[in-house]
Amino acid sequence: MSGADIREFSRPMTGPALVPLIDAIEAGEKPVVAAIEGMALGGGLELALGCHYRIAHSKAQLGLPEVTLGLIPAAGGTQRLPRLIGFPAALDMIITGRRVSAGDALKLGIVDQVTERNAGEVAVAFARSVVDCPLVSRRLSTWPPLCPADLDNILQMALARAWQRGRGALAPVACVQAVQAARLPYSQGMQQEQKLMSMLFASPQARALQYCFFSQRAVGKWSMPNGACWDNSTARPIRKAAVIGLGTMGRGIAVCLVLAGIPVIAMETDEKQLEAARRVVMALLEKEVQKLAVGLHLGLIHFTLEQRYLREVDLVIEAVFEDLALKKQLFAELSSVCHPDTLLCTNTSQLDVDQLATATSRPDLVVGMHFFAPANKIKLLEVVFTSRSSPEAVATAMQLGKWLGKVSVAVANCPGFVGNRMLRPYVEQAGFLLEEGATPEQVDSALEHFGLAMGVFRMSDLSGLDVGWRVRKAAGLTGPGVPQGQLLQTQQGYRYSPLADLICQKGRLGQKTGCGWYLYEGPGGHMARPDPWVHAFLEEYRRVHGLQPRSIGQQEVLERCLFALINEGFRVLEDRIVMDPVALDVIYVLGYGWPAHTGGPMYYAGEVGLPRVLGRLEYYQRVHPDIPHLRPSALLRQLVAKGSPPIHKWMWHIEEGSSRL
Ligand SMILES: CC/C=C\CC(=O)SCCNC(=O)CCNC(=O)[C@H](O)C(C)(C)COP(=O)(O)OP(=O)(O)OC[C@H]1O[C@@H](n2cnc3c(N)ncnc32)[C@H](O)[C@@H]1OP(=O)(O)O
Repeated sequence: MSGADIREFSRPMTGPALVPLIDAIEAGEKPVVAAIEGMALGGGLELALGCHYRIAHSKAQLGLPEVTLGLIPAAGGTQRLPRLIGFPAALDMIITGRRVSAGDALKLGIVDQVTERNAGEVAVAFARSVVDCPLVSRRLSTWPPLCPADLDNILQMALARAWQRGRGALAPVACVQAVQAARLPYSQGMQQEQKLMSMLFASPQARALQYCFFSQRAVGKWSMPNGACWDNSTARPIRKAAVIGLGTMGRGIAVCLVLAGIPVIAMETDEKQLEAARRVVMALLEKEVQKLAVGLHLGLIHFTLEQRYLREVDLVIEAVFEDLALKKQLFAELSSVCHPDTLLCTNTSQLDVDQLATATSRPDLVVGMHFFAPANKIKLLEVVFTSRSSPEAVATAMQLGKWLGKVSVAVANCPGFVGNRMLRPYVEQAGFLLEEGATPEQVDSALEHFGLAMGVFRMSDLSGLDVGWRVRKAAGLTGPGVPQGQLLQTQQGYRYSPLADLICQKGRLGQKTGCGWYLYEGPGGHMARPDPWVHAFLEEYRRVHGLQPRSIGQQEVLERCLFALINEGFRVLEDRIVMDPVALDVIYVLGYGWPAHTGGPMYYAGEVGLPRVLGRLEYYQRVHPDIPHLRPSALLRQLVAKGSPPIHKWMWHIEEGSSRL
């Protein structure tokens, strides 16, 4: 039982109340044995905890995932589980919402027996064997709480962790508070559980998280502007794949494929790089084997320098250096080396997939598979289709993403695809705010206080300032041959901030060099500290350009950065790069650390109010007429004019024929 029907949460609950039902089962004189076959999640597990015994099939999974929906377990789970398995293990399961295997549930004491047979039949036999046993010791609500001596410390640490990791989410904190009440008599603890659930149930955060739950499933029902979609396109089987280019991304992708049980040809052109990759990939796989306690056939991966092994693969993912000429040359070679039906995929994060398709004799079999670093951890996959990508190729890449445990989002090819395209105005505004008087830590603090996993400057230092620098050079925005503006920098007629370029020219590339926008303990360091050199550099830059610094508040930082990103999201919809705004929210929550408890950028815009987003963009555009990204998009204006329809109706208001595809 996967728990309550989440769709019911947006309307009055029907059916018998769960709590008295579970209490009645527990109080009954007849032994009740729970048989857990597949999933016992949320209310499903709480129901099982009210039973006197629990039998689970070896493949069953158990958990209390309510926190992922902005809720807490509210059918006694926060009171019975700590009594059964102790506070530390109960806190971990309830705060994280993670599922445990039947084997782990047995070790924890959640279930009494695990079977390879039909759990129902075993449960019946078990019930017969205990029919004369007293039940008094099997009623968890009557158990005294197992309070360890350091329970106060355990709870304080759990609360601190919930605040810190939750980044503003209420539910994790409420989970700790509910479990904390398990040290009280059961009836009092239940009152606290119900009080906390009442506070959360109708909260905006719970609605936003439940929106995220359904959005991440909705994107699996993908469609393309030409009418191809998930239920009229057939994916091909992938019996063997290849990864070409075994840098950080290639290694992560290879690990994903092996963990999914797909044989992999891992190819490099450089012997040393190949050996280094072999060591890293095998170490990562060994670690996964231990963590997942799964049998993994490490022989699934074959490392090689030879292209001849590519003849037998169904799909290639290239992850070579981010250079268009190099990738085009490789795609041309693959056209002749690989079987004519082999799909050719690119992991590029920025480059034009159409140009790569043109370099091959099979443009219909070329799609982007944009993984996010670290590829074996981040759940998001952007599947980028060109105007010539066949529906079968898109369906195959989307299906492969699902097999790899990713949430795949189908997006049309355009500069930056979706995530990085929306990121550009966000990063641009942050640079302008530095010119106008802010420091990197002031901007990052505002963004992280909002709930983003990492502020824009800490994120740039982590990924390396040279990544963006290379992109700007390729776009002709900077570089030795590009004339620099005298006053406020302008490029291609619009305001342009050269600050990041100047920082790079000083060799300050971020964590990898020990300094960037912040100072670190050394090259490769992670502890970002405000850098007096950066402050002096900004002061000198403003003086040279005659910029009068001003105090910039958190609200302006958020509006300038987030609304510019949201505005670009509306332009992505206008261009029909995706066919549903939920795709943008899924991309940002899963791939860019956007706080899930706000739903994602587009959902958040609806919560803030589209008229307010429009009004603030109009204000900032009046103040900064030389920044096109602040000009409100036509769709945003259209939606406000139509009375701000709900997000699932936005695409109805896009002018027909406005698609760029
Ligand atoms: C007063 C509150 C009382 C009790 C509290 C609760 O019980 S809260 C709910 C707790 N349960 C969950 O959070 C489980 C949510 N579901 C999942 O984690 C996964 O669906 C699951 C069960 C692990 C299965 O995963 P799988 O990848 O196999 O399927 P998928 O997630 O794609 O789901 C398939 C379709 O089922 C829909 N769905 C799944 N669970 C629920 C649910 N609890 N309520 C409503 N709908 C659910 C899901 O949306 C998919 O629908 P589709 O139309 O096919 O996209």
